Amino acid sequence: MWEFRTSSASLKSITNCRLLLLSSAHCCISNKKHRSPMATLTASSFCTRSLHVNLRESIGPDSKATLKKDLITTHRGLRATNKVDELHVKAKAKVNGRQAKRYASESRNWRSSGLIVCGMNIVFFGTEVGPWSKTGGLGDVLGGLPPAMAANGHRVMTVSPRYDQYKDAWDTEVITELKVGEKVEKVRFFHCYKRGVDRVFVDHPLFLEKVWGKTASKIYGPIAGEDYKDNQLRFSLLCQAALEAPRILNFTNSKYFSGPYGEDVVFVANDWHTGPLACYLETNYKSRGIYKSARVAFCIHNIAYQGRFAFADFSLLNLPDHYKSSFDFIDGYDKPIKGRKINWMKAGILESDKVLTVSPYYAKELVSGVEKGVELDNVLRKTGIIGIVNGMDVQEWNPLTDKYTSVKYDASTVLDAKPLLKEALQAEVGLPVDRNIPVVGFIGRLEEQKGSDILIAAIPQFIKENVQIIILGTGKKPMEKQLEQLEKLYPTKARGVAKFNVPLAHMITAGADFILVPSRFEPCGLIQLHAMRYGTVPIVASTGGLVDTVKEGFTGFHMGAFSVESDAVDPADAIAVSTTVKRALVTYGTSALTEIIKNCMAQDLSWKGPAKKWEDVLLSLDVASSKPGIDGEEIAPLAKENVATP
Ligand SMILES: Nc1ncnc2c1ncn2[C@@H]1O[C@H](COP(=O)(O)OP(=O)(O)O[C@H]2O[C@H](CO)[C@@H](O)[C@H](O)[C@H]2O)[C@@H](O)[C@H]1O
Ligand SMILES: OC[C@H]1O[C@H](O[C@H]2[C@H](O)[C@@H](O)[C@@H](O[C@H]3[C@H](O)[C@@H](O)[C@@H](O)O[C@@H]3CO)O[C@@H]2CO)[C@H](O)[C@@H](O)[C@@H]1O
Repeated sequence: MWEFRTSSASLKSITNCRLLLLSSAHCCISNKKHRSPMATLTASSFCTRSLHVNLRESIGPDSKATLKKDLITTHRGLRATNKVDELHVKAKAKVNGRQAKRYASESRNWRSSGLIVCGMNIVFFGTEVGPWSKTGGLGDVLGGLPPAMAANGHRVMTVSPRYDQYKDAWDTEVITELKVGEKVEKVRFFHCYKRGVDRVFVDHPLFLEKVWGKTASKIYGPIAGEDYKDNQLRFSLLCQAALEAPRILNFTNSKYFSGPYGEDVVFVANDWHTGPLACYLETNYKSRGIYKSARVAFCIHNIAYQGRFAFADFSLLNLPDHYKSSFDFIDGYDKPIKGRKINWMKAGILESDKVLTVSPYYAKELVSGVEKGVELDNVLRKTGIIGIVNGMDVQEWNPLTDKYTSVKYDASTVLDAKPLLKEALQAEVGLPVDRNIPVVGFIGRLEEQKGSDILIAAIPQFIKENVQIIILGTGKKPMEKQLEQLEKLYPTKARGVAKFNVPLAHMITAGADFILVPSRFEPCGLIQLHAMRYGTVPIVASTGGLVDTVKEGFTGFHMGAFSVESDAVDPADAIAVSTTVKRALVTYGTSALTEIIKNCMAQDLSWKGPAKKWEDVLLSLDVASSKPGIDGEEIAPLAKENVATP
């Protein structure tokens, strides 16, 4: 077993109590002369969350007036943490006897008010966190759900790689050493505080030197479909760094919380890259009495990517042999080779305390059989899985304030705005500008999952109608080529743009009349949520979250479920696309479509509802001192453009 290194010099300025906690943490903090404020450990930071709660649970009536005043200035009245923490810390610290007594008695007064406190310490982590890093929906979720949880009174951190020199994230100068493969790697943490969330970025050449980019860049491999050979080391490092962050990083930005998050934490691991976290938690911490009450929730955003590797690669993880059985997997598919492997997602499912996915219907599909469960259906049937439908970021995707569109609108002005936005879109992609032609859009990663090949096969069957189609996507090279052919085949009717282009994604979402989502499978899907908020009517395959979020004839059109066999397009699926597109086109300009547009825009598609459901699930894990949240609004909706590379 390897050890973290503790730098004793760096601990000089820390109180005794803090020192105890840190030495048990086996962490290493850089010994820089010019430490950033974030890395400066203060006395108040040693107060653990359980102490906060004990203190807050019973505050005396005599202090109620003061309390009330303070509460108004704190987070929607439910966060008296700082005051109580401060008193408690002062009482504990080495102050002179009289002062200590005063602080202790003041803190006792604060204890007995019967105030209900709220909140959990939640650490979301994963390979993409929008807008800093995003190749698709994973980035959207880790961008949008954490602020919604923070708005409800939870203390929330995300941990993701630092793929670029994000200009809004500062060096904490906190360094830790982690055993990755055969080497000990130094990892640094960068940080910013946005929309009530501590955004932590793990800095290591395995991320920055490889990727050097913000979104749609080389996060997983040099090109789409090809993985970096050292991905296991990269993500092993990420898992271990995520476990260190809550204990060694000291944050002071929030009005409501300060100090490290401590050990009473729930980790939310996302997708296969985070599968081993629960194993590291047990091996490196819990077995030593650290993180005793911490729990792990594992969320599946896409079961198609499982992290299957050669069985011998288990040794790269530096985990005890008894975990081999959780990773052990007989691969039924022959690509690239059949046989015994390790499977990171399988370990994540088995070793975490709770398994979730991003819609209830997908949860059912995952346990329905080997096809939809992609050979992990049996494992999921054992552990159980909860589906919570995703929300969407209603700040980034707001037709009333969208910075990428020329006309702003809401439900009352949509019918006037759409023709203008459509003309702008047609001009942008070089199609004939004519507001009377219905426009169908598609946005997505070009993988078999998304069914862009089914759409391409269907186009000849409906393109003679009064219609234009615009497809935006990146991914597999042959699929990108198919897109680029469209203009040659249908110069006045179709355009394909093989780029990752956020402004164009917004223009299509606003300017198109219909959005097509012909997915073979779709865990949740955000495209149809964005579209509905913009009054753009979705035409969707009847799978996964598309079933949960789009209602036939009320908020969109369903095409039925497609074959998940992706080697070739099933002709029946192409027919289903073309007949449903024609069915939708018939409604164009009618009051029936106006009604559907109205229904789409009337929905609350924000993260608010899903965040409450997430809260219930995370609370059920019983992490010490966890409490329910409140019904809050997002704290500080901040500009998002601050994340560009220099
Ligand atoms: N070329 C391009 N240019 C600009 N933007 C582009 C783009 N291609 C895609 N995007 C953006 O990427 C996101 C795609 O999100 P989705 O949820 O629809 O799919 P994805 O399969 O990536 O996510 C997976 O995870 C999410 C989150 O859980 C699930 O909703 C989903 O079903 C699952 O497959 C959208 O924000 C979209 O605008
Ligand atoms: O947010 C978009 C998706 O991002 C993640 O998917 C990535 C996946 O986890 C990576 O492993 C990789 O997938 C490649 C796969 O490893 C490789 O064997 C081959 O099949 O090609 C795949 C595509 O390049 O990249 C995926 C992103 O493209 C996340 O796991 C998903 O949930 C998100 O939908």
